[in-house]
Amino acid sequence: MFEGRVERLGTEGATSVVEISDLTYAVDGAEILHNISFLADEDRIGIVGRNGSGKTTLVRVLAGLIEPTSGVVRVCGFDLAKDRKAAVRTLGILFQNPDHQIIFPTVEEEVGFGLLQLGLSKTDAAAEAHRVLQSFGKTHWADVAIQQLSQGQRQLVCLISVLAMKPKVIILDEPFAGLDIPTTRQLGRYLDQTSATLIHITHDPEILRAYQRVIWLEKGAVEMDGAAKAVLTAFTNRMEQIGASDDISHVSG
Ligand SMILES: Nc1ncnc2c1ncn2[C@@H]1O[C@H](COP(=O)(O)OP(=O)(O)OP(=O)(O)O)[C@@H](O)[C@H]1O
Repeated sequence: MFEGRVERLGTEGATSVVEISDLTYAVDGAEILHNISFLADEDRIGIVGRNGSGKTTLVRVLAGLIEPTSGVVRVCGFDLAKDRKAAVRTLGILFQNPDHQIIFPTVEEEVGFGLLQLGLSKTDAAAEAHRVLQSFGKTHWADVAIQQLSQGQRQLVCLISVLAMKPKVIILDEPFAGLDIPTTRQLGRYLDQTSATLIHITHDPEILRAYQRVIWLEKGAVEMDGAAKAVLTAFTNRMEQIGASDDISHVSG
């Protein structure tokens, strides 16, 4: 259904899809991410970690939505915080809450918006949005008011809008949280078909079982990084151990 194979060339020849070197990120002097470094070329990369471990902050830096305090961050060779044109062409994001992402009142306008950002004319964007909806069997959604759709359907509109732009990399920040099992499976099937690199934050290790690599963040640093099976087993064991204690009752300040 989707073309757009990852073209692993940035501005300076062959490079990794993700390059992070000595990344730190601080807010008001408080360091949230500490000295993170890794290269990634796998097509399916998971990110796990406890609440507050820095997962969303890391992918926001990766997407160029916030600038690192120090270090180098590149996606397909581009510094997306500095090169917003490259960001639009290179990377798509799917957040947990579709309502934080959707801007337009109807489905076709929403799908067409990203295509306009890519430089298509109004007419071409509308025609391409229609074609993409057709490829998903959703032409009957074209003029539907997004408010009428369920959360799962709105999340599918966001996914279709991202896939329509044929990004090389898609960041998924808990997009399945709060969705029922059939909706999760359907969205998962669409994602399985894309040739884009997926970088997927989730609290559900099951979703990442078939991934090639998982990075476990703990308190803003990489705790473990490797094959999904090994990392997810160690992560789940640690989470079970912590869950058997009462560490969420502590209140600081
Ligand atoms: N702009 C900010 N100002 C202050 N603190 C921040 C800011 N952004 C993130 N933090 C803090 O950084 C830490 C990491 O937050 P982040 O949202 O990245 O974690 P997370 O792993 O995605 O958490 P969750 O699983 O709960 O979504 C948290 O303690 C959070 O409160």
